[in-house]
Amino acid sequence: MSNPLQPVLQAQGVGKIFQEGVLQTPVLHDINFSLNPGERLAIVGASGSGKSTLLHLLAGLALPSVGEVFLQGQAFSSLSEAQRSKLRNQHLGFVYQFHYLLAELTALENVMLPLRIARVPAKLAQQKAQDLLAAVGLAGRVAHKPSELSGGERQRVAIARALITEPACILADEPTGNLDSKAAEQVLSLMLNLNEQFNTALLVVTHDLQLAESLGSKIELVDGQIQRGIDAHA
Ligand SMILES: Nc1ncnc2c1ncn2[C@@H]1O[C@H](COP(=O)(O)OP(=O)(O)OP(=O)(O)O)[C@@H](O)[C@H]1O
Repeated sequence: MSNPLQPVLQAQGVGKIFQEGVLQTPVLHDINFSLNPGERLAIVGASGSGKSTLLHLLAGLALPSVGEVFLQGQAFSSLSEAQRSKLRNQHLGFVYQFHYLLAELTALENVMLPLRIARVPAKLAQQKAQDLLAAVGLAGRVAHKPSELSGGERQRVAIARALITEPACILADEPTGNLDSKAAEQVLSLMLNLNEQFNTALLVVTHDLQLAESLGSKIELVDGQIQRGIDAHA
């Protein structure tokens, strides 16, 4: 659930310098943007431009060297690691290039898992998982294991799993990177539909400029800095 007056995710003056011994590697510099409830944003950039590092910071998996990341108005740096992880689990859903579904579980069980971990009663979790699998067009595949699904279907299960906790925002890292063009198109249009249906903000890191364009808003990272363009969000 989100407060309509507050950005879901906000980066303020974010910089990251990796330090190994005396060696300093500056990777991100003065990143500023915010993502409001239900908004969509692509982050594009060449290999090594800092996209994955930024995604880590936005998820609170690491802290910036300077600046601050806010999730639902809370500054990650003000929280303990356990509190950061609780905040992340509450408000963010993740979709990766590889689906990370558990091979021995059915589609339904995979989608239910985040709720079972959160100790939601099985019956309720099952109902929600069934509804979400129907919403991603897989009502007829609930009993299939990942090996019995196509690449596109597996990614749709992963999207359903990311949505089951009703996150305010989905962070997706090359969500169509492993798919052929037809499956990639289906997964993209599904994500756009779900973004509208559930008002879930959507932030996608990608190399794919066509995918980025279809999100309607993008920022480009060049050597760790936001390249300001006409549709820059910052
Ligand atoms: N732990 C680390 N220590 C030192 N340098 C790092 C570390 N992690 C990343 N880097 C450097 O930071 C830069 C940005 O890396 P990052 O993985 O964020 O790029 P990216 O845009 O996601 O690239 P790709 O598209 O290839 O995944 C790279 O030059 C990388 O070598």
